[in-house]
Amino acid sequence: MDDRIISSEADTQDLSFEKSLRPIQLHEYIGQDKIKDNLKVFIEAAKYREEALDHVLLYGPPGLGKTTLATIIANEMGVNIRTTAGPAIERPGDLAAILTALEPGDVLFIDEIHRLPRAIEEVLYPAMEDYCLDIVIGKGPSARSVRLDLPPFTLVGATTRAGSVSAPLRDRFGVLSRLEYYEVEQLKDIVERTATVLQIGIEELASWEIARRSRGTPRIANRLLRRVRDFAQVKGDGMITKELADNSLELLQVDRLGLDHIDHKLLLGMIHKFKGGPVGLETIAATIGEEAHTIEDVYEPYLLQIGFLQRTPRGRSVTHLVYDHLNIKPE
Ligand SMILES: Nc1ncnc2c1ncn2[C@@H]1O[C@H](COP(=O)(O)OP(=O)(O)OP(=O)(O)O)[C@@H](O)[C@H]1O
Ligand SMILES: [Mg+2]
Repeated sequence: MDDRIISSEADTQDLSFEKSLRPIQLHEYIGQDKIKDNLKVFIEAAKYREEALDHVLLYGPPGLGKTTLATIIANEMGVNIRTTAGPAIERPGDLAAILTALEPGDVLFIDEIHRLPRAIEEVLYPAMEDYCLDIVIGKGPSARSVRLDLPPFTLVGATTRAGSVSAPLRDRFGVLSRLEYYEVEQLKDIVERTATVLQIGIEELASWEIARRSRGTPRIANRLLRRVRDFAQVKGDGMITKELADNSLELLQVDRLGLDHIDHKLLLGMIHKFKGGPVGLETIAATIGEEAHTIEDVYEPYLLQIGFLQRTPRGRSVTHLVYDHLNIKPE
């Protein structure tokens, strides 16, 4: 599933590109206006008071710009960012080493924060609340607890699964921001910005076409642009025209709405085998040979977002939009 061109998860090629494509400042970050407006105020106020910014939790599907926003926050605050991830912190000592190395005001970015071990979370609570660490030194009867002061810092946490972040941890964030899927118009701006950064020539209509097929996700928009550029360089003169974009996206098997063969298989399976549903997730999974959680985390969110699937207590159903899109008559 990871080699799907429309997967919203990053592959290794994306990661090397994404670094060079990341906007540095808030005004370069396209869309998510509500989040940006709020952050602007909080950042300005924190700077005015010469304090660390309140802790920020960013949540939303993969590829919508959480990591990017974390680095922008640090840039706008004029501080360093230290990056780690939930599964990488195994022992309280790992976290203590990171926290004690921070400079006042720094941003500590913990990606996949829902995967922090519980014991680590508990060390994090006093660190977030009072900028201090309680650590136990020694073992058995001679063990004693020592309190270490920390510099004021900002924790920026990111997660694709807000529901899996424990309530006590969630409550300790002052700012909770949910990233939304992007509008086609914003994705078009992102495609054009990336084309400028990578010095790719592209017609405006071609940018729209890529944007429409990007599933609301900047990462996918950037990836489609790169693949289409390959076609432009090999089959054309390097310029991405509307026609070239259409043809290459067709060859890449990404349809007008960004659906690929797996989406089609899933939707057609539901229509032909279950009259469009409702049908349970496990049953759908067995029918198309995928894991239920993969469908739930990877395939389904966008199909729900565009109104192709509906979740009911008795399972998933396809909507009339699917019949129109696939040109099938409802039975
Ligand atoms: N608002 C935006 N404006 C311009 N480019 C963006 C925006 N959001 C994301 N991007 C681009 O999309 C790519 C993916 O963004 P990013 O890595 O921040 O996503 P993410 O939410 O952290 O994903 P994951 O959940 O997989 O970690 C980056 O190359 C980034 O430059
Ligand atoms: Mg990220």
